[in-house]
Formats: sequence, structure tokens, C-alpha cells
Amino acid sequence: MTSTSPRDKTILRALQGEVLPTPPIWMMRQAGRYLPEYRATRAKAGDFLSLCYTPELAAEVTLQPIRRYGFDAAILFADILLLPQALGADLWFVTGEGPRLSTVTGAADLARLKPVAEIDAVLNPVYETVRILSRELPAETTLIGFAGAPWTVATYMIAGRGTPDQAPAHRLKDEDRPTFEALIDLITRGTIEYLSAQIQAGAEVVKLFDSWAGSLRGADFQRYALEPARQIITELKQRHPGVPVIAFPREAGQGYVGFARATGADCVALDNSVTPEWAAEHVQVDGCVQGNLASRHMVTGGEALDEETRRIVRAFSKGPHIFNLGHGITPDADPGNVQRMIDVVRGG
Ligand SMILES: Cc1c2[nH]c(c1CCC(=O)O)Cc1[nH]c(c(CCC(=O)O)c1C)Cc1[nH]c(c(CCC(=O)O)c1C)Cc1[nH]c(c(C)c1CCC(=O)O)C2
Repeated sequence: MTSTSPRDKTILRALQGEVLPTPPIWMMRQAGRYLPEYRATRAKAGDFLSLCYTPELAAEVTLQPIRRYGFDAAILFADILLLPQALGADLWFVTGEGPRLSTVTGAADLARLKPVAEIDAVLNPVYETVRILSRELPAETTLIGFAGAPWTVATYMIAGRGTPDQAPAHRLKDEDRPTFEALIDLITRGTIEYLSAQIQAGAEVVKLFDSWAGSLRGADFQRYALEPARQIITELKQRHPGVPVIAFPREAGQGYVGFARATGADCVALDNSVTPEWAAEHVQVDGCVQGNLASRHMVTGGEALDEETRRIVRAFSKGPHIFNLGHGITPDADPGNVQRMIDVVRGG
């Protein structure tokens, strides 16, 4: 295909509500350690953050899964923790363990962070990656930018690392609500500017990752998952009408119902704790959904992979759907199983 018309971009068509005979497909963490070519480029960069901040190399790893598999979307290679770093948090990655950050445990730590107006000084290389990608991607491939949602980013900024139950963030929320809410507000405003700059640089869709939304219950879910997403999406829609937003309130369960309507999101991404049949009935009624094959099938493969892939395609076939995993692909995945999933989705 040589045309650059948005009509050729199946991801954009699905996000506009079109029901396509074959769902477009991409994969969370599609650029990653399960690919030998990713490991080679990462070794060249030296470490993960250098890879994120070197536009030519970040663009290269973004393109690798497009070349290998021909996915319908490319997702900018970066990380949700670059925004906290741009806001003045210290950030480093411990090999084999994950991210570490300086912590926010009270008003004094919050006061040491930088104003939103200063984030571009750190994040400019990310925008440059987006510019390179919008030149180099095939005409039919949609470029997705992204950021973490405020609650998920806050859980890392408060604890200084990933936590199984987000306990430190819940504690700050319950014991020092003014500081917690000021942090959520700072991240919300930073995320608006960060995503807006990605769109200006050429991102055609943006996605908000709320990986830990599932640990917010009742009114907390409304206040700290739904409301910040609504604020971000409302402001982005005002500045960039027509640019679709995908929201991913992971493990929201019942909270998925009405989430798109309440926040203005064009699409809700589903994890695999909900069945596609339930989600078709209760979530897809409001528009496009994305998901939701369990990532472990990329490790285990076989007939179970084929069956579950077909089941998801079938369950969502009456409405707009983007095929994806329920969460990111893991480093132990077999690249052959990714091809097998794509063949089943595209070939029936
Ligand atoms: C929570 C979160 C993070 N980062 C992200 C989330 C939300 C999605 C989710 O729930 O998975 C999002 C993210 N991280 C990365 C992308 C790039 C685009 C993509 O291919 O999806 C995206 C969209 C690259 C990455 N981000 C990271 C890697 C692995 C780093 C490496 O190469 O060693 C990649 C490819 C590191 C990272 N970054 C983060 C953690 C907890 C870790 C360590 C765990 C791990 O190693 O998988 C924070």
C-alpha cells in the first residue's frame, strides 16, 4: 500500500467504531526482550534508559516488531517512568529486578519536584523518536504514543519501586490526602503536556496505561482512576480533536463498564481477567475494545493458543475490536507463538 489516507489505517478505522472483517492487531510490549534483535540493540545502547533517550535506537526497536510481524500499530518505545524523571525524581533500573525511584512520602518530597513547564528539557528525545517514526513507518501502520495514568505513576513515585499491592501509595492516600492529591494533580497536568507533545510530534493515537487501577476500590476508583483519565482525555480532545485515546484501567473488572463513556476514551483495553463474551456484552456496547489474550499463550503456544485466539475474535466480531494481549508479552515468550497468533487472527 502506498496511500497515506487514514482510511488505510485499520487501527484508526476500528477506533472510529468501524467493524472490520479482520480485527487489526498489535501487542503490548511488542518491542522487548523476547526478540533477539531487541536484545542486540539494547546491548548497543548499554542500558534501558539510554535506549529510551537515544532517538535513533528507540525508533529502531519500535520498528523491529513491525518489520518482523507487520503489526497494524507501532507503539513508541519509551517508559511510563520517564515522566516522573522529567518531574525531578531520580530513576534507575536494577537488572533483573525493575525500576527504582526516589520516593515521595510527604509534602517536602513533593515540593522538591519540578514544575510541569520544565518536563520537555528531559523528554525532548522522546518527541524526536516520534518524529523519526512518523517518517519511517509504513503508510498503513498507526503510531501510538503513551503515558502512565496518574495513579499507576504515583504508585511508583511513592514507593520508589514496583509493589505487589501498592500499599505505600494506599497509605499516603489514607494518611496524607492533601499530598497524595497534589501528586495526582501534578502527574495529571504533566501527562496532558507529555501526551500533547507526542501528538504534535506525530503520534496518531495515545494510550493511558493504568496498570494498577485494579487495586482502587469503590469511590477511590472513581476519584483516582476514572477522574484523572477524564481530565486528561477532555483536555487532549480540546487541543487535538480527532486524535483517539485508548484507556487501560487494568483489572478494573466491573469498573470497565461505562469507563469509555465516563472518560471520553475512544477505546477501552481489557486485561484477561474478564471473558470476551462478558466484555462484548457490557463494554463493547459503548464502542471499540482492545484485547484480551492471556500473555502466557505466547510462552505455551499450541492448540490452546489457537482456540483462545479464535474465541476472542469470535466474541468481539459484532463490534469494533483491536486484537491484543491482556497485558505485556513476557521475556520468556517464543517469537514463533506471536506469528502463530497473528496467523490465526488474520487467517481464521
Ligand atoms: C508499569 C509499566 C512500566 N512501563 C510500562 C508500564 C505499563 C504497562 C504494564 O503494566 O506493563 C509501559 C511500557 N514499558 C515499555 C513500553 C514500550 C512500548 C511497548 O513495546 O509496549 C511501554 C508501553 C518498555 C519497557 N519497559 C521496561 C522494559 C524492559 C527493560 C529491559 O529491556 O531490560 C521494556 C521493554 C522496564 C520496566 N518498566 C516498568 C517496569 C515495572 C519495568 C520492569 C519490568 C520489566 O522489566 O518488564 C514500568
